[in-house]
Amino acid sequence: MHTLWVREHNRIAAILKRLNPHWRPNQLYEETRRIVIAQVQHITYSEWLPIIIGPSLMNKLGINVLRNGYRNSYDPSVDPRIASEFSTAAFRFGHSLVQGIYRMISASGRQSTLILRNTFNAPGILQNNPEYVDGLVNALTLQNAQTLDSRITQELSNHLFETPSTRGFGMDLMSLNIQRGRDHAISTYNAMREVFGVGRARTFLDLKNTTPEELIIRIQGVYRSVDDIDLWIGGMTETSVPDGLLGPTFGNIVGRQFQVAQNGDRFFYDMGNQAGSFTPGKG
Ligand code: HEM
Repeated sequence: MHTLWVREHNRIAAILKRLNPHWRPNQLYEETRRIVIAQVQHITYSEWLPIIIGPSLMNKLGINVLRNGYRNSYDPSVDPRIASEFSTAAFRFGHSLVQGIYRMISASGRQSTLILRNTFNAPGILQNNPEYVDGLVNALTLQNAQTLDSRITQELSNHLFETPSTRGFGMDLMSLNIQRGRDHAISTYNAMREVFGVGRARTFLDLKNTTPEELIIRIQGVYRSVDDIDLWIGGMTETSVPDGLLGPTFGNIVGRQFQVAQNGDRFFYDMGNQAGSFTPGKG
């Protein structure tokens, strides 16, 4: 992804340089950077977030993309910092989407297969194969992500950071996520249910409004109390909301983070009345 955006940066910089031959390198860089940030923000809020948390939650949070005009929601008292519950649990939902095997198609049409475990700590693959980035981007665009559910590919649950010297064994990202949540002493799943109005569960059965019964039984098999459920586990076992991929608890944690990221950022690309706001001609 980083390579993709560096290439986009260079594409825009070339256009701006043609239009503004008098600009110094620093101005060219800063103006290009601002446009690329706007592109990332626009794609994130207009195409990606609606799929992840659903348009109705976005509406409720007031973070849907405007069809025209400016957003005037900048509030200097908003704290845009990342919540631990977001980084250490909710936003890791992406681990369930990761594919284990990629069908690479290079720019010249050459096909090959990439197995995720072979890529860990192996930057040489990229260095030695000029077709690698294009092949991977094609794979990622042509191939579906895995379903968002309570499972993740074995490449991440058994073979994470595997190298030839570890002889077929790697780490388990699910366990790392659980352990990291405990290291950071983040809120429990039940506490987060209460915060976001999903309803504090008094018994395991109370999870029925969000979680399939067969998963409740499995959860009950490993936790003594409903108050012990790790946020990562509780969030990943919730059923998706009708118009999004995440369940209500993770959806709200993710939605709220993107809400403060927008309202706490006076440079957000469609924020109006700010010194750096885009003019209509640029927007
Ligand atoms: C091949 C794909 C991926 C691999 C190998 C991977 C691996 C990892 C690893 C090893 C960690 C650190 C775990 C720890 O020790 O706590 C991590 C953290 C994290 N991952 Fe992933 N991940 C992948 C894809 C994703 C995706 C698709 C998302 C979200 C859409 C995601 C979101 C996160 C987040 C939010 C963190 C915590 C970052 C932080 O707090 O600094 N990851 N990932």
